[in-house]
Amino acid sequence: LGSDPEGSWVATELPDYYAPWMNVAANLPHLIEGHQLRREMPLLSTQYLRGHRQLRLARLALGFITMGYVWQGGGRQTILPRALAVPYCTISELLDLPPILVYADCVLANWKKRDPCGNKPFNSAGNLDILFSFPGGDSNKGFFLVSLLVEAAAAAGIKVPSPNEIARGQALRVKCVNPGVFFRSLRIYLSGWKDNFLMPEGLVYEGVWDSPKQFFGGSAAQSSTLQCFDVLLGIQHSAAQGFSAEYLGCMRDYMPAAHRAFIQTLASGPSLRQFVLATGDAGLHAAFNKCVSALADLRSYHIQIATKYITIPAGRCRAEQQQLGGCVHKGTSVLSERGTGGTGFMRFLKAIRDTTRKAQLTEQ
Ligand SMILES: N#Cc1ccc(NC(=O)NCc2cnc3scc(C#CC4CC4)n23)cc1
Repeated sequence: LGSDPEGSWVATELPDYYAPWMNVAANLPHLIEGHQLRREMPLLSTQYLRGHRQLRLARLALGFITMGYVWQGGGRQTILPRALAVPYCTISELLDLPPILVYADCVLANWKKRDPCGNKPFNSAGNLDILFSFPGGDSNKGFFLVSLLVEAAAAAGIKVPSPNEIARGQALRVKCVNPGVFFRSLRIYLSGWKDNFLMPEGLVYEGVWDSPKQFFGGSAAQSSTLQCFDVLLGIQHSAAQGFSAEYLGCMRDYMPAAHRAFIQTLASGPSLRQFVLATGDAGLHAAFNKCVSALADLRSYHIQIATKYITIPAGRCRAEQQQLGGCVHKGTSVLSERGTGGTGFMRFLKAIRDTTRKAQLTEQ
């Protein structure tokens, strides 16, 4: 278990019985690039998994293997073999999460401290590493760890940060993620099989369900932290173009059950917004608007990132393929189906940012 002063946050090991899962997940880039990720895998029982953390780690390993198996080599497998499907769906049901890789897997559970016994803070530069990767080298580490460090910094906003935590937040080192690698590799492996023209029926989970099932791919909209802030500040996203408000609501089913319940509790509790308005206190009013403004800035930054990592590489990809006279290869991921050059995904991000901006309390 990843040991740390606050107790072990994540499991980093499973009982040896699960070595077949852990070995395949740990060697995924090599197995995919060597076309060696095959159906053969022993059907293991989930009965030897102990506790929430081991269930999350097992789900993380099976999630990476599932995405790697489905999207290996640029193609797609539409049937998930029972040796993966049965344990993956069993564990997913126990955790009340869908049987597809989600943000809470590849960001929140996919890390370990390089120096587990030391007292270096959680996010001290260079002390973190990821557990599993897709093809794409260090861009995996940059992408997943930057997202994790954003979560760690934002978490301080949900509980009263100590001065030390604020100081630590500055240690957030932005790691390099290659836009081309992100667009051509990482993004593909995070793709889902709902609203995806490459898998119009969805995925058959062999030995679990008779018919194929559809699930959304990974997205930052699955970050419970971000949705917490929206709810806390009373920011309600209407049916934004390209995505519906239901998409954001649906993403709560892709969050850990405890996070989902916390957001629901915030949403059904007294309105902070109404409280601040009722006090008529100028200082509170200004502080509330400062929070709304910071969230809008984060949304704007996300748009800049999506432009750099999806819109621009997608434009280059289209130009290259048109030069080659080939058909334009549309992205396969939820990120790309709506994130390819001003399409629904960008409109969605802009609508979300604009709704956030409008949530400022107007002058009294
Ligand atoms: N499953 C899953 C899962 C889904 C999303 C995330 N995180 C995330 O999008 N963070 C933003 C980010 C931080 N650094 C970098 S480089 C490229 C990006 C990007 C992007 C999208 C296109 C907007 N980013 C993590 C896991």
